[in-house]
Amino acid sequence: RPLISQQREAHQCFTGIRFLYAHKDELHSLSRDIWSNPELAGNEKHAHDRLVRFFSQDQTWTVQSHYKLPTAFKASWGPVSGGVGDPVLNVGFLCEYDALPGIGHACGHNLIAEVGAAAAVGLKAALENQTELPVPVKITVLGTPAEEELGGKIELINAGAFADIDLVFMAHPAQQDASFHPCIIIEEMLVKYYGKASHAAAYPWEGVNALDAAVLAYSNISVLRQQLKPDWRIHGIIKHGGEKPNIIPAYTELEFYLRTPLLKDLCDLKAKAEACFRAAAGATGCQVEITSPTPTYYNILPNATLASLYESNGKALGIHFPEQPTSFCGSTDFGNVSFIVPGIHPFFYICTDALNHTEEYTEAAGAEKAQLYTLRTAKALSMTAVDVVCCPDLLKKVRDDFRLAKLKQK
Ligand SMILES: NCCCC[C@H](NC(=O)CCCN)C(=O)O
Repeated sequence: RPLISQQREAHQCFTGIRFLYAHKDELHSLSRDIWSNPELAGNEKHAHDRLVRFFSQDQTWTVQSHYKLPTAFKASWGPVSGGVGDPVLNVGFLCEYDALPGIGHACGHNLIAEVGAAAAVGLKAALENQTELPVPVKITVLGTPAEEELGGKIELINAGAFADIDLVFMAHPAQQDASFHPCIIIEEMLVKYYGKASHAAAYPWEGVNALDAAVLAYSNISVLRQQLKPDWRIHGIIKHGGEKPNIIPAYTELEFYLRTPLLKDLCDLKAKAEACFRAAAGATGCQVEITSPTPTYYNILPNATLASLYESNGKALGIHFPEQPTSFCGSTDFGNVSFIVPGIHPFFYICTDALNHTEEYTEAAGAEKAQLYTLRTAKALSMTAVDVVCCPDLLKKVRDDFRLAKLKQK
């Protein structure tokens, strides 16, 4: 790129970073408030209202509360600059804010909300007053509820919320920084066994024991696990196991998560798991019902250009990226977004060795010391967005990577 445009970008990045530094307390209070009021998937009323207030206080944002879903929102700014009639480049940032049952913000989604909001206001600070951007730029923040359950982003995709977004950014707390780490496909299976109640001491021979079916199913899956590929996962719980020891359980319910890196492997795993569940029904004489109550979350598609820009910007801010990240990964509904819009979902360290989905991680996600890392991540995302909006060649490369990554999946 010509030196003059590099200097201009550096200046814009600096303006965005200075803005975030000046607003760090307000941004921390945003995530701390969400952390102090943990809400389960689909019920994030407090977080929704808090984020809507955050954007509404600056009247240059157009804010839509309850956007397409009861606890989703949309905040948009712009377009600015570019030529009259040029197609607008709409840069999206995503905020998640749901918590886990019993352990609060043990996955740090309060920090995802902060990163998304901070990166968006940082980019706005960098772009406002710009008159010479190569294309008109708009910023859209989507509040995407229910990542831990239900798949809020998938519902938003189906409702058309991503239709006009060109690029999408978010980041997730983890044990290490990584510009990309594969998140795998997940499908949920709900298994219900129907038996027949009876007095467990007086007439056990009259009963059909649905708990026995659940226990056999759990054991069948544990045996199956020995023969699965190393990167496949299947794990579950017994959600309902009966009412009282002296009543032969007439109904039990299990919930299992099935995960594989590739869609075709998921079909194999589903068939094997289903055989385990049906065998348990056959052995006990129960009826079985198997459903997939939520949509499948896809793997995340990589975007090499965005990842490399994010790493250069992150390194300039002091982020260390291990050569071979071994960090946590699970599954995310961002995977489905990555198939329709080019984007990145880096992971970031939050100054703890604790693991996600533990009480220790909940503690860390609310701590002051996570802030340096959270805001640094937001700055790296803003800078990456500045790079792409200022340089049409980079935008083209990002789009080419997106198309290539999709082709490789076929
Ligand atoms: N319907 C179940 C979805 C579980 C999603 C959950 N997500 C996370 O932990 C965030 C990980 C980000 N990659 C999971 O168990 O993977």
